[in-house]
Amino acid sequence: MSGSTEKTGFPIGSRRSKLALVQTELVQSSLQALHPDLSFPISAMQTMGDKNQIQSLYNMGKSLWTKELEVVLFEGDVDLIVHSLKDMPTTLPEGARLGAILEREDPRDALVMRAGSAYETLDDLPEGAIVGTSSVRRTAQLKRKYPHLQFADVRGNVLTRLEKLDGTFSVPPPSLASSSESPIVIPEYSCLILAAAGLIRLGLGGRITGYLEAPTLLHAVGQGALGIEIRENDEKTAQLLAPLVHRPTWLRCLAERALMRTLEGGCSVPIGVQTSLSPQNLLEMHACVVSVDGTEYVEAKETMRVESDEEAEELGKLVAMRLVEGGAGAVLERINEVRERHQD
Ligand SMILES: NCc1[nH]cc(CCC(=O)O)c1CC(=O)O
Repeated sequence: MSGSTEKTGFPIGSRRSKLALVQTELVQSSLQALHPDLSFPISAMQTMGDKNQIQSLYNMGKSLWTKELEVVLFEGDVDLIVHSLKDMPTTLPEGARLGAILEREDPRDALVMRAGSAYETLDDLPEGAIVGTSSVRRTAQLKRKYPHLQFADVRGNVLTRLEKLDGTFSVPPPSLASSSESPIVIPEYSCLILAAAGLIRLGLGGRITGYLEAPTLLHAVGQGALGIEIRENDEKTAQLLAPLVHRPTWLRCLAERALMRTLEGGCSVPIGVQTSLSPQNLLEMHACVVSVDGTEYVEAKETMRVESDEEAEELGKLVAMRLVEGGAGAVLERINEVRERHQD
């Protein structure tokens, strides 16, 4: 190109939810501090996943959260997309890559009791109490330990879910609801299970009643980390992002994503994981696969010395192999059959 002016604007694509915007603003301000002469305007979009609140999340691929944003990335309207890494498919479309993974927030799942509740832990809840979560991973693992509790879907973004929990979520008055439809019934949730990271980033850490972790509940692959997607060949943006990469988080998350990719190719199935990286580069991974009803459970734990991306991915593949040896293949196959039957 003959133009003498170098590109100075690097638009960032984001989903439109409050959490997505908070996370995108975090990346924006870090980039702005690193590169004061450049600008990073935010371009927010509603995605299919945000619009489709009806179909069970269980049956939808993860690309629902990312596809529309990838279109604008490939068209050059934005140069980077900020995602919750957890919502990114483990295999990105051709022409896209992970440009950075930022330092992880607390990756654990959190218990949030209804406001004013006298209960403090899941163990305190009486028989039949309703736990709100739409995640099969959470439901399957918790059913195993708490067979006397009920699990009910709760949809919407984090703020909407909290309103549904506390009973302040407003439903349309009968005059607006179509008469042919049955009335909307909102279950009386005793508590929710949400990612701690989302609550903390929204400034709602105060709502966390307790944290759940192994052996009760292993978190989702990539939970708590932000992933930045860029065009495969965009070296310029990759360079701008390089200082944001948090190496320990990067290695842990590459391992977690390799685990998931090896086991099933990217959809939301009940795979739980927990990783830690020691200062001596010993990467430990604990992972599980659970049947949807919580009755079948396979787990594995491995540690490897990890210096490179490839070695981190090797650990993920090794743990996946151990899980399959332990019978995870059959559990996942049955889950996939159910999903196909439900998909239309
Ligand atoms: N699928 C929704 C989603 N995607 C990312 C987060 C929270 C932030 C994170 O895990 O990084 C959440 C909400 C939740 O699971 O409670």
